[in-house]
Amino acid sequence: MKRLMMIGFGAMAEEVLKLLPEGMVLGWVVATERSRDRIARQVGNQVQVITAVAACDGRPDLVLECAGQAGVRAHGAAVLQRGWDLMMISIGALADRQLADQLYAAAAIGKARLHALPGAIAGIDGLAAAREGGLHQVTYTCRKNPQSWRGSPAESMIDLATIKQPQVFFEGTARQAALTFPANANVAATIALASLGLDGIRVQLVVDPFTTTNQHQIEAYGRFGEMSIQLCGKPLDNNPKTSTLAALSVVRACRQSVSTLVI
Ligand SMILES: NC(=O)C1=CN([C@@H]2O[C@H](COP(=O)(O)OP(=O)(O)OC[C@H]3O[C@@H](n4cnc5c(N)ncnc54)[C@H](OP(=O)(O)O)[C@@H]3O)[C@@H](O)[C@H]2O)C=CC1
Ligand SMILES: O=C([O-])CC(=O)C(=O)O
Repeated sequence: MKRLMMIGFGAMAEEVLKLLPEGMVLGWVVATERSRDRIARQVGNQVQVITAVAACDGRPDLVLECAGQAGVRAHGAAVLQRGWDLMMISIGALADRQLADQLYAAAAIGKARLHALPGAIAGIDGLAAAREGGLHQVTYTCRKNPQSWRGSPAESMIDLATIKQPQVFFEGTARQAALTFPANANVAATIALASLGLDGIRVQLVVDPFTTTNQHQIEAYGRFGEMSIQLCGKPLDNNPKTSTLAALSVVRACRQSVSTLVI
């Protein structure tokens, strides 16, 4: 039986736990101090709930981060230094150059690897393959309803309460998007890292009062040809900022770790 460590235990982690594949159990949760007791009650006494990786009483087979950029900053290096691979969902954390350098240095010390999960978008496999032949241009547009932008800096850029028509409220690089919208622009960072880099793709963020889904659109051109991907993802019930597919991408990582055929 493989034992999983989860860093963070919010809406996404709860969804992942419901769908954990056979052959894997939750062994550890790395939580914030404020949520520790609540999570301990939720997951039961077979699971060790800790606030620092150093307190872990064993060796996890898989470490998954579902904690946001703050969780990556707090615990990422400690995981990698121990020689444990880290599966990351908060890819936007890598837009912070200092943090990225710290993680790569820790990975070098531990001879561990960082895995960027595709999250809420599809097509990362094709995009990363296309990069090998040379890409000319990649653009990404993210469109969500006003509710999904609440609690983000969008609130100070646009009046979410009165919006009547779709409106672009941010245009810039993936790095700028990920640093400004840490809970909403991980997909931008993932697409960038799989293609032309964090400063090499154009990102548009749109608020759309008519959409009920989190929409992600990639346009890519290169020696391979052209790619256009549109994904309309249903948000999680417990967090409208997060698409259900992002949680399912974490479940897929768990399945890949227990399956003979990795797909
Ligand atoms: N790649 C992708 O496609 C996507 C990535 N994401 C990323 O996934 C993250 C999780 O999403 P979701 O579950 O919906 O978010 P939630 O806000 O529901 O949950 C985040 C959890 O992480 C915990 N946390 C925060 N800081 C730390 C820390 N330092 N140590 C341990 N735990 C911590 C929070 O604890 P507390 O409640 O105590 O603060 C909370 O339990 C998002 O923040 C985002 O970065 C989201 C959507 C798509
Ligand atoms: O879940 C989504 O739709 C995407 C998201 O929040 C992100 O890119 O961080």
